[in-house]
Amino acid sequence: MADMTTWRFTKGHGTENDFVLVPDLDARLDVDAEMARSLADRRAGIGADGVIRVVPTASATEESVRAMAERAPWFMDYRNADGSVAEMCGNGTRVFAAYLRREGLEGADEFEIATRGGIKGIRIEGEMIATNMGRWRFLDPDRAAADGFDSLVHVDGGDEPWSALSVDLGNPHTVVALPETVVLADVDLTRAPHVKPDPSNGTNVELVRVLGDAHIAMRVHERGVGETRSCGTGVCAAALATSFWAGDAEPTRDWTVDVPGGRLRVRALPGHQVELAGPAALIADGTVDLSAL
Ligand SMILES: N[C@@H](CCC[C@H](N)C(=O)O)C(=O)O
Repeated sequence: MADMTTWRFTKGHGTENDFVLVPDLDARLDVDAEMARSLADRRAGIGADGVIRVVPTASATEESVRAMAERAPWFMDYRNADGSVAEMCGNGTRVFAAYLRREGLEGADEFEIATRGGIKGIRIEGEMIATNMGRWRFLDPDRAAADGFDSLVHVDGGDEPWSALSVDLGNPHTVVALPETVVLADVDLTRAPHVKPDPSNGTNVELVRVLGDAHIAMRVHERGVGETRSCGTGVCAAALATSFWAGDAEPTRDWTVDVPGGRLRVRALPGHQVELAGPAALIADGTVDLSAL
């Protein structure tokens, strides 16, 4: 670390959901919305779907995060590419865990990390990194039970809105069961789909196609980013919604979810919790001149 303008960074991805990790082990850096936007910019910055500051949990500004410090010494301070703060990022947790291990900040195969969405358990399984994402819920369980759906999603160029189900994974998701007549690859996700009722804090939208037994394909439009090649919380939401529509409200087997950037595994855990597992890669290390952003 030369000075306050030259800063180390690492670039990583989980099934091509990519992140700039900014180590701030002494809690000296304020990665605000503007800095996150600049770092994530794919032309004038390093380029990423999200920015992750690696900081001691005890140094977090939010009291609710500092309260996790005893169990989870490292805090994943996450922002989307547009600078907005998100409660959780599933692939981010797995890439963050890979970084903590590589840097020797965590040594065991199992440890816990702090996120704005609470403490998350990490388990390293060879090449796979699994995150216990914690408890999940349908936003409107009564409507889910009655109709299977609670909202409508309309995409650019779409003839009619599609039925969808809202799932909370710490952050908000709206999962669409794609009609048989629609080709997943052909849907235009250039712009954010319109969701009704309008979610007050925005939402991530997942489009799902069933491929086989406990096997789906998914595309996602992420809140604060745009279409990405993977979204870990979205993959969990998609598997949970599809399992529910298939009559298995608490999934009893592993689900395989194919996204444009690869393949992830979703497993139900006791206590209405869900686990996400897949690869995570750290692909480059460098320094960035923060004053030039
Ligand atoms: N890519 C992430 C989700 C990141 C946050 C999301 N865009 C939001 O605003 O909720 C994942 O892997 O879960």
